[in-house]
Amino acid sequence: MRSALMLHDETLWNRNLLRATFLYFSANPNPPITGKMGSIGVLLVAQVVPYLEQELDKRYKLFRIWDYPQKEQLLSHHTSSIRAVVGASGAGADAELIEALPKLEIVSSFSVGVDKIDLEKCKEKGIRVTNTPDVLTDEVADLAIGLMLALLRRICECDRYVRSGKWKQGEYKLTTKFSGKTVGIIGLGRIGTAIAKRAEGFNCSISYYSRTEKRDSKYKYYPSVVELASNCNILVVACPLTEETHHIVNREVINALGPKGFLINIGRGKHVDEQELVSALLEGRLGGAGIDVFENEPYVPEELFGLENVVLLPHVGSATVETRTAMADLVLGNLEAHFLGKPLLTPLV
Ligand SMILES: O=CC(=O)O
Repeated sequence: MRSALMLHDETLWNRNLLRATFLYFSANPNPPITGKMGSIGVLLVAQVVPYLEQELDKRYKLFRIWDYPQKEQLLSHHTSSIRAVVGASGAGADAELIEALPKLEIVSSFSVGVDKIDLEKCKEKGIRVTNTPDVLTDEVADLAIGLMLALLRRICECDRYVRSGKWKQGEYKLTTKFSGKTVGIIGLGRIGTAIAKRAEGFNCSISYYSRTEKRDSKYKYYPSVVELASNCNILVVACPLTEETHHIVNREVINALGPKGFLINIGRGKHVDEQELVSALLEGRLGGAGIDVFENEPYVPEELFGLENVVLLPHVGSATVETRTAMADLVLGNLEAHFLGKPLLTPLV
């Protein structure tokens, strides 16, 4: 028979265990999955924030694609254990990779854009796809407004003017007012709408183009991008990249925007015909451009470097500590939900 003292000790021990578990889970809202999950192979195909890489490494059997310069080496040894691919805006899962991974169940992207994932192939093979919507909407919309202000008010150029000592030789030239301008948005989804709301705060009038008119939107709809460009001061690209939207900003659109018009691209480089953009800027057929994304990142047409009327950013739309951490948690949450047989947090396919 167990003594009362033993029972007391046991209760105390259980209580301490409970307390320790509670403290551990409060400190680690996303604790690593151990045991069975740890044997699941996850292939990381893009550079992500260190936090995400470390967590993936703790929870799963992580393969980093750059550790296998010979792809065959990775594929011939590990295809049977890889059940998930984690990508980002620059690299995802094309048909070739999907075909090479017979046990692939899920592609989870550390990005909202999924243009580097063969969605059709995933659908066909029953592979789930997740991305990171919503958590980055504010960040990207903030940056779009930042680009508009920087471009029209020449903030970066003014900064260079001060640093180079040119101010001592005279005032900087006058710039262009942003408040009250007409902003035309290509794609009135989550990010497009967030940009519109912010621009309204600057008394801008908003118009948009999308495949179909949004009946519940108060903004003016144009059924073609050329019409939108002809009727706005600032044209913003905020739609997903698909075959249909590839080079949606072409020579005709740029000419419609004209020498007093400004282009802002926070979508994808391939939305804009970059050669046409460069020629238009060099020839003075476009007023200016604020660009966060390029056709062949990280390579940027060098002709742009000498121009005053461009603001060039290195694809940083969602790049803050807060937002990238939230995106990482979504990737981890989606993988965990999938492997525990629970509903995905942000399912796309
Ligand atoms: O470009 C960034 C993203 O798609 O999240």
